[in-house]
Amino acid sequence: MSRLTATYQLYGKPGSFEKKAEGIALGLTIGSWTDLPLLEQEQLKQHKGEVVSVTEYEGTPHPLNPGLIRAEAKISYPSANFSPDLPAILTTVFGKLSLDGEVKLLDLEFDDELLGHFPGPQFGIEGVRNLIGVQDRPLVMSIFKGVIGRDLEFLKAQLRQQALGGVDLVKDDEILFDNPLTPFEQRITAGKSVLQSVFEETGHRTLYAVNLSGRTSTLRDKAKKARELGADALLFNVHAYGLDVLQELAEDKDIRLPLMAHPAFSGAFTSSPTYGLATALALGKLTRIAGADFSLFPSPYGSVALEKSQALALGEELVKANPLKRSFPVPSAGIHPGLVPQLFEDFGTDSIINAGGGVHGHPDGAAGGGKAFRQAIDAVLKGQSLAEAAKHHHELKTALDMWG
Ligand SMILES: CSCCC(=O)C(=O)COP(=O)(O)O
Ligand SMILES: [Mg+2]
Repeated sequence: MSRLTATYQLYGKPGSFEKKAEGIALGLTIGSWTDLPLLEQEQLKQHKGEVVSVTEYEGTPHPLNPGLIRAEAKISYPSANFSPDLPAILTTVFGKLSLDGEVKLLDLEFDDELLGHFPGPQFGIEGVRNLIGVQDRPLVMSIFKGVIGRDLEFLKAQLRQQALGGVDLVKDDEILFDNPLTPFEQRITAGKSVLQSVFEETGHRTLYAVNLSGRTSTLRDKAKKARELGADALLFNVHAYGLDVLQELAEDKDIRLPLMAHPAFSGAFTSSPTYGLATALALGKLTRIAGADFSLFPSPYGSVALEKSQALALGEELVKANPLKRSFPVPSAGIHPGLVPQLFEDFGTDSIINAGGGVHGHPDGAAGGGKAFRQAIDAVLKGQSLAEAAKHHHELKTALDMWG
């Protein structure tokens, strides 16, 4: 019988956790157990949650209450208790429980039968690489910046500069929504013509991820229209909408565009050390299961930093072997060319180096910023230090002088 296993972080007094875990396992499934007549116990057995393990960690005091220690409890739930969709699953394993004191959901282990109900990425790392035609290095993405209140001409000029720098992808900033100055459909058509003209001039192809925004009921039609107009990819603020909305987009055969999950809003339910979901689960495993081809997350070194072990665990969830395609890890925020060797070391070749300020803030403009990133990547691939490469590349030297 298919089961789903949840791992919870709990705080409490040593020796108190078995009872607490048993209460969760029963409370989230059949309720009381021993009070039931034997016949009913037999009938309901297949729906009962089971405590798989409880591990206490001595020497891990609660951040504010040193009398309490940390423990992890694994509880398995029969898949027969829920329909195979994320709203039902999350409500089962962490519905009311998420409101019931300091409990954090660290992980969910899906067996292959349950995983088979989810689409995962439709393109994945290999599919996106094939669209871009780059196989052997991290991709480079830049972000439109300062475009709110600006018109289409401003956007086109900024896109052109970014593409001239040799970046592989440009994405909308997540705070740019459909608006009269730069409407969604016109961003797509204008973006296409700019990128085509840069391709004709330079032979370099850049893809543009446009922000799919608006009311949930409009998203499917907007996404289909985007495809008809020749959009390359869709940026999506998945955690503001909910993972099931991403899944709907990924499963729609008439949309079939790479989906880029932005982490906006996720800090509201991942950042606390004692409440919410682990970042690796929310932005890693579940975002991949629901169908993101790319997942953006705060890098461990930038301006909105995520603790390093969490960022690495998140990256691993996106690429580890399972029946689903792999999603691109996109560690982001405060990224500049001097961080490229560290990004390589931490996230490997199958990742995306993504920067806004680190591209546009370059003294030679966005084109110079993009070039500096590409030069830094080439240096790492050649086994050269950035300082050595900067002797031969003016844009990289300028970036290192500026950001270190
Ligand atoms: C917090 S990860 C999202 C990255 C992002 O959307 C962004 O705008 C980063 O911009 P930056 O100038 O910090 O590269
Ligand atoms: Mg942004």
